[in-house]
Amino acid sequence: MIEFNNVSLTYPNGTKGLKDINVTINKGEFVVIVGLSGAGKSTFIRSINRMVTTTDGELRVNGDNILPYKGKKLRDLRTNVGMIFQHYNLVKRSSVMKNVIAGRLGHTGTLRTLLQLYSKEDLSLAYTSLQRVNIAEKVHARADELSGGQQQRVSIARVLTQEPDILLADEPVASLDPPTSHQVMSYLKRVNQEDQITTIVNLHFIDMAMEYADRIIGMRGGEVVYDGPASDVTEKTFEEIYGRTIREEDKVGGEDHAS
Ligand SMILES: Nc1ncnc2c1ncn2[C@@H]1O[C@H](COP(=O)(O)OP(=O)(O)OP(=O)(O)O)[C@@H](O)[C@H]1O
Repeated sequence: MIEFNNVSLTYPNGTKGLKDINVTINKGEFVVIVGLSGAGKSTFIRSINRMVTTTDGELRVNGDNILPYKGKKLRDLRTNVGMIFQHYNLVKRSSVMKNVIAGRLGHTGTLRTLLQLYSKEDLSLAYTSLQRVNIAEKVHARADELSGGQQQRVSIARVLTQEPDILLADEPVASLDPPTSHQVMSYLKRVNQEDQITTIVNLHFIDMAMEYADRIIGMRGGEVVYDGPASDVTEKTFEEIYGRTIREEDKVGGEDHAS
């Protein structure tokens, strides 16, 4: 469970990234965060694994206030909270297997990691994770030989190998074409349902948000301006979240635009 209690974040230059957020996200939910550029979506997501540190209020992950975390506690948090990025963040010159087994870093001792002494169980988990996103045949390929969609699937396999409770995805499909975006979102949704991993995704496109989310949180100017089931959301809701009328380019994630 993730609990934001009166959470705010002011960046060192005075910009308010988050303003008095009160949100609880329960285990196993699939939440999509929407809002225009600069609304605070990345700041919200990145506060949960302390890539940014909130400046007011209390932020609890599985009951524990994470704001004072340092050292081992912080490393354990980041093992428990996996992250997927827009640009995949793979080590490009390394093999797919090396990238995916890196998901075990938080579980394996430093010396074993340095010597690359992974257990049979870890290697098997990495391979099974690749199979789950249907890319095991690329296990020996170099990461930079893969397409964007394939690289994002490898990054999902890396997170699965990490065995987290929570998965954060910051614009995971922003660099992909619509059909590939749907494929990546479908894998995220399947993993969420099969493993009950709480999943929080930032998305730009309305159609995509409505298709995959259980719950939509709308942000504007660092505030949560909408929070409800995806089934209740209409185009009008998006207009309220965005504070303007919907444009064609806000919707381009849909199948209609696949060709
Ligand atoms: N490191 C930083 N220092 C100062 N201001 C920042 C920093 N990072 C983000 N901001 C500001 O905080 C606000 C929220 O940014 P954030 O990146 O969370 O928005 P976003 O909704 O994810 O937008 P985008 O989709 O463009 O990334 C914006 O005004 C942004 O300019």
